[in-house]
Amino acid sequence: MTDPQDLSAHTPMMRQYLAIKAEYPDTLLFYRMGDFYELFYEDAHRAAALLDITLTKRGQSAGAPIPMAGVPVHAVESYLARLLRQGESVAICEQVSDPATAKGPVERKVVRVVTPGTVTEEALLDERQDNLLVALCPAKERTGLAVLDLSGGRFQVQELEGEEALQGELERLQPAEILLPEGADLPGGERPGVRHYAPWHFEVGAARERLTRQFGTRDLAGFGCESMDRAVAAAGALLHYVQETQMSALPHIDGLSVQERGAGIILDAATRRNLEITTNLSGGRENTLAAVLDRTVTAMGSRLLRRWLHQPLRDRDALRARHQAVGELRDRGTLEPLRELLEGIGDLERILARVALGSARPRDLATLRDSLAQLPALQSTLADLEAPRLRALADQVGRHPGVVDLLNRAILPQPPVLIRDGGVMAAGYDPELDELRALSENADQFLLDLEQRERERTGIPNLKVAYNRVHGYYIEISRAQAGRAPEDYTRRQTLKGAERFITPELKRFEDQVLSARERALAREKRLYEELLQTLLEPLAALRRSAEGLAELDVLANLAERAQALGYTAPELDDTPGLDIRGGRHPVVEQVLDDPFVPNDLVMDEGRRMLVITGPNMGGKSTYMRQAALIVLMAHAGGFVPAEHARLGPVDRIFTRIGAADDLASGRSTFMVEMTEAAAILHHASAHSLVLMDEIGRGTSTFDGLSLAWACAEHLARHNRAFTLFATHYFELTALPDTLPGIANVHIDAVEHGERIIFLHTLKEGPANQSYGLHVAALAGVPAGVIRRARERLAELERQNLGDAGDTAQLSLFPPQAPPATPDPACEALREAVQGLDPDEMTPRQALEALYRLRRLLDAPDTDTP
Ligand SMILES: Nc1ncnc2c1ncn2[C@@H]1O[C@H](COP(=O)(O)OP(=O)(O)OP(=O)(O)O)[C@@H](O)[C@H]1O
Repeated sequence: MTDPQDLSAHTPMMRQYLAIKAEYPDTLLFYRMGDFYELFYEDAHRAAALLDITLTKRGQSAGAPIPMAGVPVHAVESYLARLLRQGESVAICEQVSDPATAKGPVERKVVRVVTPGTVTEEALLDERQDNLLVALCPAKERTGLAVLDLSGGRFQVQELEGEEALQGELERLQPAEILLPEGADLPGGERPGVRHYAPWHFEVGAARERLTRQFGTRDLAGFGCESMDRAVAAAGALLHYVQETQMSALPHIDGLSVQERGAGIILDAATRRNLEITTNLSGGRENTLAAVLDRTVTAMGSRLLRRWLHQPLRDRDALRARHQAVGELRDRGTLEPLRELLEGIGDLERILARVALGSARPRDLATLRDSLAQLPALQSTLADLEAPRLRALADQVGRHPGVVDLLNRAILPQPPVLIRDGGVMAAGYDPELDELRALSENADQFLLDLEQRERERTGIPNLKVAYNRVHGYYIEISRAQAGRAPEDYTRRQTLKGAERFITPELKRFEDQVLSARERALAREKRLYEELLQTLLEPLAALRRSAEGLAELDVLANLAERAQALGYTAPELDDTPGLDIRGGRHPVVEQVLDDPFVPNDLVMDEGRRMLVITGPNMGGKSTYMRQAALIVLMAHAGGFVPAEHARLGPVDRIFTRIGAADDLASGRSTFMVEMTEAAAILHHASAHSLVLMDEIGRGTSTFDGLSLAWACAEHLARHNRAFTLFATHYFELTALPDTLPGIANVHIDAVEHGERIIFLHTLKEGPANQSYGLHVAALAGVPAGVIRRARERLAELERQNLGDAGDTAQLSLFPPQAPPATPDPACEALREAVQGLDPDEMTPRQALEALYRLRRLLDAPDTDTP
């Protein structure tokens, strides 16, 4: 058997394949063969599994069959989309020489590498979601992070301290692809789309040079990241990767910005998930904040809104400017006409990125032209508006008459998708093209004339002049008349009932027409490329215009939502605390069949923590999340679902809500709960908003209650954060008696016979019942079990009353001395064990002692040693 590593043993084509494949070891290689892209060897196995396509064999090479899988060229995009979604990259290898003239295998070359984080093709992108590439440069204390939105031209860097901060950013960005130096692990476990890249690409000196060369600057000082070595290293590696995969210039990547973590309200990864901002807890997009708030009419606007929601600002002035703009748009009757005009605007941001990359298609340019043509009308709609932010945006959007005029002259009203077959450039744009086109278009008349003349000359009335792809132009005469063909007719083809001829005149004409067609197509392609080049000049201004349009769309959208859903403008001031009157949960109120019950939330210096009790299903979680969502919406620039909301400064929002096993990282429910709690206790400040939902319920009652108590105390004493603390441990309602700044509230419900009616209203003071059994009955727990539980509850309550006094709820600790009072059984047991001296005991005595201890456990009061 031949060694498969030995290239010389392979067929010439396989030698070519293996040589190209060696340059793309981690990337699937789509090797063009006629109408198919084919994959061989290991790639074939992988593609067959990932795409569920047939794995076959293609002859032999080096003495062994070649495993092969293939996809048709015309359907390649749908296969690429599926591979990208699974985090795979694909190198597209095309035939670059003409198969007809090639000796040996046709020359082939990789013309582009499609990777999840760098795709820009319209068909391969989700239009409502940013597609991001992230590079991480981990170091001991700080991790450098660079992120690029290639189809939007946004390039940002930051340095993050600690794993929690990094996780939070990754959760926000949801990158399609992550680059890491070889040997480094991704914190939080592997995920699709992670690519290890040679460590020298992350070398800071080289990175600096690569970046300054790209931006055409002397250094990076202007971007504010001169001293951020980790971030610069990550950005350099990222740029190198993009240059390598795109194989084209990147004129729209003309700078980067530094992301300051403290500039926005910080949300950690768990909080982003728990608040269901853009993704719900089951991973879908329904019933999320974005689903309720997104009625944007442009794809750019939709993506920007998502960015805003994930990046609430702290800059009060910027926020007030947004609120003012939203208010004016809502109140001035401009909303509808403005939104109608915006509807006619295409995805300019991505189109302009494709212009920059030289891959824009004719339809892209037509959309660009038609969108820009709306701008004058848009400007007049905006003309009367006064909000400073709207005025600034109107300026930023501009009109771009020059570009509209150029595109009007250059491109046909409805060009085909691709430039490949021509028919894109408009008549009158280029005289040479017009002339070449006239040559081929006049052909029809020439042929009619020729036919007429030949009929007369030969006297054959059914003589025809026609064309087919294989034989070109010909004169056809029926078999019966063929003998009458003149001397200058040369036979081209014999059919059953007819003969086909060519004449020198027709041949001359054919050469002229065919070459005119070819020349016209070549000319058209050249003109198209030149047009793309010309558009690079106004590119930066056009990109700013697109950005402005996206923001207008988002503000108009927020105004529309405010109007449709009855939201009000939040008031932001510097007095610590929250004062929300008639607040609602933006998502729950939409999905509920019954009317939503609005509730107030008042927190200030003297009321920093609310202990929330009430029945299961009463609405505690809803109440807490609505507080966080109202804060978030206000700081994204929108109006809020409340009658009135005054919000003091907020630096972070923390949530410890729900309990989902983090199976991916092998952590139990309780472990996840405690990790999140630990992060809150370490990082929450006096300006943070903390939601704690049933902390401690993942472990035994005693542990849970003690932990819940201690966490609440710590938050109230040390963090002094604004905290909503929902709990089933009724003992915690004693907290306000022990510490200042804590108040009890409860969600009301009434018992009606055997049933419970949830009122969902928030009241001051602790709840007086837990209603757990009612809710269990509602949930369909069998009546016998509920009965037994009721009996058992009564017994426990009796015992408990005997021990601890007057609380109606089963109490584990006497209220005043919470975690300290131990179980009497434990106490007795401890004393008994302390009294034993194992060295002095015979085996029999030891056994007796053991029995005594066992009895003690069963009845501590009756058997004291
Ligand atoms: N303010 C409200 N107005 C109307 N319905 C509400 C309100 N708040 C909650 N609900 C309804 O009650 C249901 C339960 O709410 P939620 O999950 O917040 O209760 P909970 O007290 O946290 O329950 P548990 O303790 O079991 O987690 C919600 O799904 C919603 O249908």
